[in-house]
Amino acid sequence: MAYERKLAAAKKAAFLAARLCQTVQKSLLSSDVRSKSDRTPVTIADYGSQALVSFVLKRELPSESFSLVAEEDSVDLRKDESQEMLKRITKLVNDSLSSDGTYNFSPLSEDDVLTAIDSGKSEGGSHGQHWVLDPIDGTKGFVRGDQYAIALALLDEGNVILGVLACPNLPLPNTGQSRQHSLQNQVGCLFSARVGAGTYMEFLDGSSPTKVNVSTIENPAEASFFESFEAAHSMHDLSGSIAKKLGVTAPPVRMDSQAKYGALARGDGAIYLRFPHEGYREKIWDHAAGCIVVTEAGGVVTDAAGNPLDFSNGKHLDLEKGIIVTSKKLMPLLLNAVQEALKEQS
Ligand SMILES: Nc1ncnc2c1ncn2[C@@H]1O[C@H](COP(=O)(O)OS(=O)(=O)O)[C@@H](OP(=O)(O)O)[C@H]1O
Ligand SMILES: [Mg+2]
Ligand SMILES: [Mg+2]
Ligand SMILES: [Mg+2]
Repeated sequence: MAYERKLAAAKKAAFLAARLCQTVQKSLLSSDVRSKSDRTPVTIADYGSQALVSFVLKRELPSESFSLVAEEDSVDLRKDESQEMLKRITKLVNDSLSSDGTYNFSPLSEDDVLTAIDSGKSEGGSHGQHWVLDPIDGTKGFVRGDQYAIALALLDEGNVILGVLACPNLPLPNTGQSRQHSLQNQVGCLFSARVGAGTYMEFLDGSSPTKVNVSTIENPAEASFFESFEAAHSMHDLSGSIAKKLGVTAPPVRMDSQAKYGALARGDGAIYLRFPHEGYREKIWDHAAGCIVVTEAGGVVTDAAGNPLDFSNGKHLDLEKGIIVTSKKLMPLLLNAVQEALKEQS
């Protein structure tokens, strides 16, 4: 079936990258974290995850032309002071591939790893197919020991046609399946979605995928809503006033990364509000996988004016004000509340 093989490759890549990130998060050293020129953090796991995903996609889909739009590049890693860090990343990638055992490969050199990272330099756009990768979304959450996600999607002619979100710290839902597996209180979920085929969730430690759907609540007062953990990433006062208009009484659920999209896709909460501060331009890798995971689970993702997100314009998303996510049922009410709140704010 269309795109099935590509989805399987994306899942394999995200599984391996999630394992690498889990290993690093357990014993993260301060020397493993650097600050980029935009003053956001990057770690050995961001680089390792990007190199690994690039390696796995090429191995799994050898006969296909390969275009990858990814967050990280190798510029800082090529500097003299980064050579120790590069060695650590190279070892991480080789160890991940060896312990998986699927591939016959000669160990990657440091140059191979730099090349793999730089294969994510594509600009995307409205023609052809492009993989879109955030090797660790929510790096601040990753460093804090909280939520983060490996987010991988595929664009075809500018549309997101499949997506995978690995969320290594997201608790398993308290459902029959987790009880059966005696997995209560455990963490690690992977969401996958293909256009027209629904959204599935499985556990990173192994389980069969089960179909998930967004919340069916009809009264917004009963909804709980997600927003960024970091106040610098989203205006918490604005989302608070929107929630008040909807009669929401539950406190906001603040979570890093696209794990918010995954949690919403399985009905943990009904609304996700994201309003970056003036001047910030959203990147496609921060939303592509999350967007299809939610829409295939029956949700809607738009900007604050109600327009669908447009992934066909290169690395950036050009949108009105912010991003709002909820069920089809609640979207008209949410959109009204958002527009009223924005009018009052201006
Ligand atoms: N100033 C500002 N405003 C809005 N968004 C920003 C900003 N700076 C960074 N980012 C991007 O936010 C990505 C993480 O989003 P989150 O929703 O996880 O944020 S939060 O950590 O929960 O606050 C984060 O993704 P990663 O860099 O992959 O972690 C950034 O791309
Ligand atoms: Mg980043
Ligand atoms: Mg990100
Ligand atoms: Mg990232």
